[in-house]
Amino acid sequence: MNIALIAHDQMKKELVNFVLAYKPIFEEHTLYGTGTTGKIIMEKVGLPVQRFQSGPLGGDQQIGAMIAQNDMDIVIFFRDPLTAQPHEPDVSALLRLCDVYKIPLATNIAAAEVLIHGLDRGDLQWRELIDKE
Ligand SMILES: O=C(CO)COP(=O)(O)O
Repeated sequence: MNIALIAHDQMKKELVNFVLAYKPIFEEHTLYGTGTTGKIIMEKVGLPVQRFQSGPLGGDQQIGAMIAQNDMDIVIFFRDPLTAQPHEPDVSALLRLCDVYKIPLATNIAAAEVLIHGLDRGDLQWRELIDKE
């Protein structure tokens, strides 16, 4: 499965710890990330991440484009709910596309835990039945 990993600055440490904790599951999948998040995960976790632009420079939109092409299966996006983001429209657009295409999305660590356990036990295998263009 293709998994997008994204975290706003205040949430990056939490995402790194989360990916570290579930590294044996994540390493079975293909990871994508916005620029800085992807770089930090590669450095701190040691897993390969295909990186896009940094979020404020278009990275969220690039991941949105993958969703629109049915090329993204899961989005884990640790948003910072307490800090205004200059690219809030891009963030909203990405979340909206997850809903448009019914892509499993976790925006905090509690939901991400449920999602990753579901992934591990095969709950998301229906994604493989969806026609890939
Ligand atoms: O801003 C982001 C998501 O909206 C994340 O971007 P970075 O991973 O480049 O910090």
